[in-house]
Amino acid sequence: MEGNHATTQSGCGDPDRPAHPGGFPNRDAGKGDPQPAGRDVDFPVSVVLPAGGTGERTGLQTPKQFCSFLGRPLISYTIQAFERVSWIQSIVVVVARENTDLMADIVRRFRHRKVRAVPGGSTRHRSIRNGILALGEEGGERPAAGRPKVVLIHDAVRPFVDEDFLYEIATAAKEHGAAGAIRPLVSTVIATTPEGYLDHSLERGKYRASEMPQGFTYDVIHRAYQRCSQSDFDFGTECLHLALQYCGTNAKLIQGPPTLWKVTYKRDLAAAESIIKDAVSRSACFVTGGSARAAALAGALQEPARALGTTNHPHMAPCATTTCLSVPNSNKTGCLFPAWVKLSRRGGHAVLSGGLVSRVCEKIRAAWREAGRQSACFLLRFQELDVVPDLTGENASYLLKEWNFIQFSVDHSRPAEVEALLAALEAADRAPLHPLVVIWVQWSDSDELLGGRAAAAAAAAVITDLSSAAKLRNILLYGIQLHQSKDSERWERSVSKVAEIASVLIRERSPALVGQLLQA
Ligand SMILES: Nc1ccn([C@@H]2O[C@H](COP(=O)(O)OP(=O)(O)OP(=O)(O)O)[C@@H](O)[C@H]2O)c(=O)n1
Ligand SMILES: O=P(O)(O)OC[C@@H](O)[C@@H](O)[C@@H](O)CO
Repeated sequence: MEGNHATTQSGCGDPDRPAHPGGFPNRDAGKGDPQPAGRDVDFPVSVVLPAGGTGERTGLQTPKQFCSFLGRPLISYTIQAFERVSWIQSIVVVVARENTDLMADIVRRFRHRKVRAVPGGSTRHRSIRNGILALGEEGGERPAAGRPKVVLIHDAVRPFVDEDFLYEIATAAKEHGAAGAIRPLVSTVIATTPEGYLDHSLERGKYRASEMPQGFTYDVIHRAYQRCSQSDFDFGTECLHLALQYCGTNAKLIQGPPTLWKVTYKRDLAAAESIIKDAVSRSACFVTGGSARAAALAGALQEPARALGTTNHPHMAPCATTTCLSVPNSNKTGCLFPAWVKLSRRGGHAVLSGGLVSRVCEKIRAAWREAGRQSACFLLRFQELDVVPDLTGENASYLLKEWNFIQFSVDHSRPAEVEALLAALEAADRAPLHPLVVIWVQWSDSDELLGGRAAAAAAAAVITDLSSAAKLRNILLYGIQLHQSKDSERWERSVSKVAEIASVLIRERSPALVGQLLQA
């Protein structure tokens, strides 16, 4: 997590280009969310994101909404969570005047659309009021025409909000005039005497914590802010109360998921960073270059992944998602294994020839589902490792949805394959939204480094040059050298090391290791 300062990022592509909602990334990032079936929102909905605070409780100089994770400010994740929702028509972000330029830079760098910034106020209620008034002016000469039917209000420092819950709040607000998210209380609420003693405690079961998002019909929330008092503006913390107090509107309360929590203290920033890092570490695309050796490595990687998965690595776990398959020498495990796949057994593992791997995975994925997931096979998600021979044809879709790539090369002196991958990723133009990871696995078939020190120096120079250029485009290039040892135990250890190194590089995205050639 870094403090965010207004910087412009050159080479971030055409700012008018439709932004890939990189948002709170997942494997499908890069595609606008089509309105899910059965979710019919036939009324205009707009959003107000209060972001005008200073974040004093974090103890940091940078207001928490502008603290960055993986090079992207927290507020950008929240905006993306709303931009991905097709039935939301506009977003007003309310920021302190001194942060207006910073917010404009964030909108540009991360290609936010639907969003505009308005000045905040001295308190949260004043900031929200400014946002509501701004929505009322969207219609220009015909203000009423531009007004939304429903306004969602959501703290900009609550980035983990999903469309399903937004839909519940928006539709409940339209029906009832107001709706709000609630969560069970974790601590008991007590009242104190002026002398600091216990006066009384509330029966915790009868109370709930009021969270965000909240929703209101435009008329209700607009009227509430017209009628509320200066004391409300100065000390109030609850919009639902204003709707009840000044409009007689009883908000519908809906229990939300535990992900609605607000970033308040410094520890919350660390928690948010960990969740965001997890989200970009869940998957990787292993590009074999059509090499059978690479397919063998991909297939062999699932053993160490199994080990990592059982040690509860946050982003590796056994799962039903078919990715790689290990068929030990004798098929004792009664593996669910389609008879049509021709296997050649070598080195204790079934080796699937290069081009077959992805088709095999698809078939096994289908068979796995049909069999109701009953199998002795251990089908592991090596971060949902997808194994493809190249990134052409239908495999090119990975360029628009994957954040991590492992390029296998047999001859490290010829960087053409990894250069082609870097060029394709640059053309896909998603890196400004999230740092992409490319791990170049250089395979050599000798226990001794091929060609000795001179070759080692040459290999190091190649990756240093490539990684420097890639870093300018927010692509983090790392290298792993893998020696195919004839000693099977040594080979097993090397493969385990590749799995471990790749997992750490993908999860941590450390700038310090960019351009390094690590030895597996
Ligand atoms: N004058 C203010 C104060 C707060 N907020 C926003 O309201 C949300 C929730 O408020 P809070 O968590 O209290 O944020 P801060 O006021 O920044 O935090 P602190 O009280 O620690 O200073 C935040 O997104 C914050 O930016 C705002 O828009 N205008
Ligand atoms: O008091 P804070 O500014 O930290 O929080 C503001 C809101 O998030 C908080 O009042 C919720 O309970 C919603 O009403």
